[in-house]
Amino acid sequence: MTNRNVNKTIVELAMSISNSGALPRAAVPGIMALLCGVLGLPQEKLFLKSLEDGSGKGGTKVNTWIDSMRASSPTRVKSTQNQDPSPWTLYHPSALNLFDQIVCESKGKQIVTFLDYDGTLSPIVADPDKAYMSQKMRATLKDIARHFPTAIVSGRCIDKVYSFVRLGELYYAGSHGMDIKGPTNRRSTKKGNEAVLFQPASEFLPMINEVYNILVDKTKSVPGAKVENNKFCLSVHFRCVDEKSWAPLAEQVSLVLDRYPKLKLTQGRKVLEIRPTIKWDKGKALEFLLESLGYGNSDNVFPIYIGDDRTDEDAFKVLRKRGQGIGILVSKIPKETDASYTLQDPTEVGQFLRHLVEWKRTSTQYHKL
Ligand SMILES: O=P(O)(O)OC[C@H]1O[C@H](O[C@H]2O[C@H](CO)[C@@H](O)[C@H](O)[C@H]2O)[C@H](O)[C@@H](O)[C@@H]1O
Repeated sequence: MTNRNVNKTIVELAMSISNSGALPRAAVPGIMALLCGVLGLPQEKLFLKSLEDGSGKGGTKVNTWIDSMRASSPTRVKSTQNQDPSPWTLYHPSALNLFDQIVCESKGKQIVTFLDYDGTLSPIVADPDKAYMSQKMRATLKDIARHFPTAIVSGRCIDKVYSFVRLGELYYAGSHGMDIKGPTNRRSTKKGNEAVLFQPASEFLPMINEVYNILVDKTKSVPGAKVENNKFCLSVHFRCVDEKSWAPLAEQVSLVLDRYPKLKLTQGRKVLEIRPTIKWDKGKALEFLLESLGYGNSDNVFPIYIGDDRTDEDAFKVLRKRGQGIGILVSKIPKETDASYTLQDPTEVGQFLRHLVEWKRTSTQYHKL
């Protein structure tokens, strides 16, 4: 029997334990992780994914999106909070609990921090225009940027994410990395476009605007639906739409996209994202920024990437492949991920970043003595 087949049996076993009512469905990934651990097997991501988003059940593309959006709904998140910690956390331990181990790994290397915005630096809220970051988080970011090169990597357009963060000393990779700018408050940099580093999808701008107008028109009859223009990509928000209307809304978006083969759909937290089919994502943006900072081929760098979304997985994968630094997933629930560590929510992200600042201050003082 191959590992894959054994893994399949494990999934079925875990599902039947759950279906028997002995354990809740939320415990299934935990049971799988436990069985894999006992048998000394790697956890097969494919099956974790199939449990999480329903893609293993042979449903249509639209059904898969809808199932996945349901799985990440806040009510389900709450219902798993009071249960015992699952063995999932053994594979993806808390970055706060293992802080000493992380900084020890980084010893002698330049830490570079990459931070997603929504769900990482600011809590998820119903209105995307009101996803404000706390003053405490802003102060923390200011401190972090004083000690380490720091980039915000977001699905939002740069202008929007900048309006929330308001720190000129950071790098910004907006539109899922398709719009990269350097710090604007360097003495050598004048105001405006001088700081633009890379825009690999600029030729798609007219098409994105065209599709934005069509989607705004097609979705205006769906109460709660919102289309956000993120410059090189678009977001169609489902969060405030009645669940009964999710399928027709997703179908509508899919129909529009059928006419634009150069655009593709990806999925975030209660959002469908439309972007160019070019091979560029947050992982490529991370590599581009490391290169720009002079760490393209360096062994002396320790990137730390923190994010909560599926789109952040591209960056986690890059770090795994490079064998450098660490990925930290922000999540309260078990998810398929290439990140090594976890933090529960933006509050814990803030704590982790403040620990980093404190550790850096203390170790610098120690070296001065
Ligand atoms: O890469 P990110 O910075 O995480 O951006 C991803 C999307 O984030 C925003 O949507 C999400 O947050 C909203 C505010 O909390 C929430 O209402 C929405 O349901 C989430 O999906 C943003 O509005 C999108 O444009 C980004 O693509």
